[in-house]
Amino acid sequence: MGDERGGAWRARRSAAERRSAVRSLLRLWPYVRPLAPRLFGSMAVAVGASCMALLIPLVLKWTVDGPVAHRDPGGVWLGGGLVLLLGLLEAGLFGLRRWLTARPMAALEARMRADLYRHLQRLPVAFHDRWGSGQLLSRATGDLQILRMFLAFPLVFLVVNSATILVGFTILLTQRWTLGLILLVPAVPLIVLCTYFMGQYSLASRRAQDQIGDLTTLVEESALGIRIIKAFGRHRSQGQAFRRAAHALLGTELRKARLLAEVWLLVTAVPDVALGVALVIGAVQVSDGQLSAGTLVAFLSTALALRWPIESLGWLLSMSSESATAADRYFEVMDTELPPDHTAGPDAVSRAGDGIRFTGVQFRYPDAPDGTPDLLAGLDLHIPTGQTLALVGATGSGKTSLTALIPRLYEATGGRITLDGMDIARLPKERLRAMVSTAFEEPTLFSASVRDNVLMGAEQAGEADLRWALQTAQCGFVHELPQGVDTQVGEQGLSLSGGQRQRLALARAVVGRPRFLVLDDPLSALDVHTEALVEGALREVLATTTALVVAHRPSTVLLADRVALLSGGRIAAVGTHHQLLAECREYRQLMSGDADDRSAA
Ligand SMILES: Nc1ncnc2c1ncn2[C@@H]1O[C@H](COP(=O)(O)OP(=O)(O)OP(=O)(O)O)[C@@H](O)[C@H]1O
Repeated sequence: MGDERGGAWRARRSAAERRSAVRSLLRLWPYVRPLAPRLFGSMAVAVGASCMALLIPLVLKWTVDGPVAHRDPGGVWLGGGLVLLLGLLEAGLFGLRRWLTARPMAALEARMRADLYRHLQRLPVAFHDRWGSGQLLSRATGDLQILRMFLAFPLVFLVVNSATILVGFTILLTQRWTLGLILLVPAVPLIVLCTYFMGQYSLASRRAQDQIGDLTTLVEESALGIRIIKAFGRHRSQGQAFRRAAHALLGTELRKARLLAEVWLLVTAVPDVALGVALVIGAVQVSDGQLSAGTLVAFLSTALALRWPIESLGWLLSMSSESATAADRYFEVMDTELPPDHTAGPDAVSRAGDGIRFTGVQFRYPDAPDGTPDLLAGLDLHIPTGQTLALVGATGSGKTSLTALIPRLYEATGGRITLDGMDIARLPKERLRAMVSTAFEEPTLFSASVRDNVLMGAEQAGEADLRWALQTAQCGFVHELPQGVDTQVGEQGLSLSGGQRQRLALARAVVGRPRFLVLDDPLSALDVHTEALVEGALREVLATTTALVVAHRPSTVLLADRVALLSGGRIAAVGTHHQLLAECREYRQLMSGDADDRSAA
């Protein structure tokens, strides 16, 4: 992925790094709110389960100081039975907690993913130009999985373990406050050190999650570009690029592991040292007769029961930090505002018969370098209803960009484009795109059947339209495919030839018999014989619609009533093919060779 492309999300990332983890996680509240009763219920159940565990030492104390001291076997059995009952209750409550959260959390993940997908679909093409696909893919998969797991497990246990620690220390202090304090005092430096480590961990986890996104982009590009890689023997350089990215990720993951190990060492070693000191002092007190053996057993059992809640804090905090990063990455996409989609206003009144009209249209790509001139600089062009206009221009003159403005894949930066008098900027996009159909230079097919790929072109189209569109685009080859029109064409239609894909894309563009048709060099991949057949059928379609056809070859130009030459961001000349050949030197140069022969004929 290019550096400029990554710049946008990296800038957002540094902003996110400054945001607090709690604030990032609180943004999940709208999604969590409907599940709040279950979530809080599961927390309460888990706190109950942990309290059962904390009651066990108290039963032990009663058993040691009572029945054991007084040699009462019945009392010992009762104590043992109580411990067993508390253990069973604890296990049952933890099972209930899992049941309460598992399904709703999976539903929450699905809802967040659906929202992200919907938003990505509505974001403009300019957004997708800027973001690496792997960055979006990793947000839609890995990050959402991290968030689900956080809500189902670390969040609950952060609350439960904090409550357990609070209750546990209260019990410890009430049993023997001096010994309790020995355990409590190290908590202060522990909290300070953990906060520092968590800050560092949060930065590392953000870096790791972004690097996963970069790596995903690389893998995706390698899979899609496998033919180029093989044809040019670029395995080694691609492999090196992959290893570099994987190595960078490995480095970040190792740093995370180091930080986690340091936190783990602190939260394990410091309480253990304190426990050792308390044990020695407690044992001395028991031998001096200042403390009962039962109280020391209960004290130590309670302290040991608190070991896991304390030790797990480091791990839970690290998962929370990763989840805060995942939330930031999710909302970076969700916060990207959609361009306004106006409803029909006074300008959207139809003036039937006006066709397609460009008035003073200006355009530059949002990421065009400063100081470069506008790609389209005050362009005027009119295609009356029912006519076909061929757009010709040198490579890079902006033909494709101009066609992308009509369905508003990009927004013009100045001027007006009207369809039958309706300003497209004031038309709801859904209505606009029902009026305009497009076939792009690079035909994209989806992993679906031929039928679905073609019918995607129009919502209302049926079987008869499908047959007609396939016939018009000379797609007879589909009937020879194993399942005819129901054959799956595979990812990006790679199982078909370039010319077959182009014809299917053309069928998709015409299937809805659109009022306005925009075709970007639609016959470039066809052989001369097939091209002649498609042209013949296409003429009939073009006669019933208003069309703009980008043309590189005279044969395509001859489909049109008139030709416009795009040069220097404006329409430099308009006329018939023969007029322009006679009058316009630039056009003659563009159409040289074959064109001269045809015009002469
Ligand atoms: N998404 C984009 N972001 C920024 N610049 C772009 C983008 N797409 C195209 N450009 C630039 O805009 C210019 C015009 O590109 P465009 O594809 O419209 O030309 P074209 O006339 O259709 O060329 P061709 O005949 O080769 O298809 C080129 O200089 C190109 O680099």
